Amino acid sequence: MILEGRPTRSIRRTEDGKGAVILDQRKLPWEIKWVELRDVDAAAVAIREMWTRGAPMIGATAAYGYAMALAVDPGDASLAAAYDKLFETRPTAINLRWALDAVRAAVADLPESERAQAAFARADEICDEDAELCRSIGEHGLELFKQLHAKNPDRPLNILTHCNAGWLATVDYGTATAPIYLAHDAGIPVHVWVDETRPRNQGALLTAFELRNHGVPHTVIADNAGGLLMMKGQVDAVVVGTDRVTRNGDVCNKIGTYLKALAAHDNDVPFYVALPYTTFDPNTESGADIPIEERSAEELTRLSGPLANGEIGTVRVTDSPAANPAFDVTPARLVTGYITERGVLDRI
Ligand SMILES: CSC[C@@H](O)[C@@H](O)C(=O)COP(=O)(O)O
Repeated sequence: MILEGRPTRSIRRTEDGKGAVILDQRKLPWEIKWVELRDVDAAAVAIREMWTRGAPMIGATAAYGYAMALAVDPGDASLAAAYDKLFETRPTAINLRWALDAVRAAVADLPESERAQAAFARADEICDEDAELCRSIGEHGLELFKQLHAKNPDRPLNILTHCNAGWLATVDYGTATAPIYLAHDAGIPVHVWVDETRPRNQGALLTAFELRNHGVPHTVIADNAGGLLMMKGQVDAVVVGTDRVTRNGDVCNKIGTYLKALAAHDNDVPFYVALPYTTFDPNTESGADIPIEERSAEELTRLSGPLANGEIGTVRVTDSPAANPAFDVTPARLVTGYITERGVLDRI
């Protein structure tokens, strides 16, 4: 995807092949800063403190972190300890477990001397596959967008999205954004309503940044504006990403997604969830069983951005106690379809 100085993907190996390079998303869009992760602790910090985020990127970063741990100590104890260290970083996105399981399975039966190299190779594969999965999601979503646009061919196709499920959150293309990018590139006039996504503003900061870079027309809206826009017929479809979809089709995603699904349902606006198979959790029956991350109240009580002196800092919004559940669950009954690498599915 397009970003000056971005060498094609959101994560890659360092020049010497022993570490990984990611964008520090905490600084975006004010500062574009690539950082090198050189050991498992750095990878764990980057995931836990949200230097990087988004379900597939969490998985990809963890896979490289796991390989870095095995490069230092390839023994069985290290294999178990590094898994736990990375697994404990963030609880909700299932891609984390998927990626760690994939790397562990690739190396567990190998002699210790071969483990690190095999782990790096598996992490590379995970990244290649993620980019390919997202491209396929984009292609299937493109066909869907063509059908949606044909219903109102005289105006742009208006898509509403929540949080950031773009190329920053994946290795490339994004999940929810892949159909948007492919449609824009195919000449379909797409306009995106970008939920700001309080409290951390991933929509206003990250999704808007991506769309600007790609030249996709978009408008940032307050999270509470979507219902009115849907009621006025100004939204053709809602498309979101997800951190985990359970066996019954429930969708866990950034807090506020459920309210969008309710508003979409009430206004006959189709509500789509874009995901690769790595975000499907067949071992969890329903959304009620997903651990929901409770994030720091400071995300809510402080806003961050450039201050008058040009430095990136925070300002207070309230001094009252605040609660900050980071994700919610949209019941499967509110989902019109799942845009996957296998096609657009009515049920998962
Ligand atoms: C393809 S990314 C899908 C989700 O991970 C994304 O929409 C989301 O909810 C991320 O939440 P975040 O708190 O920024 O990690």
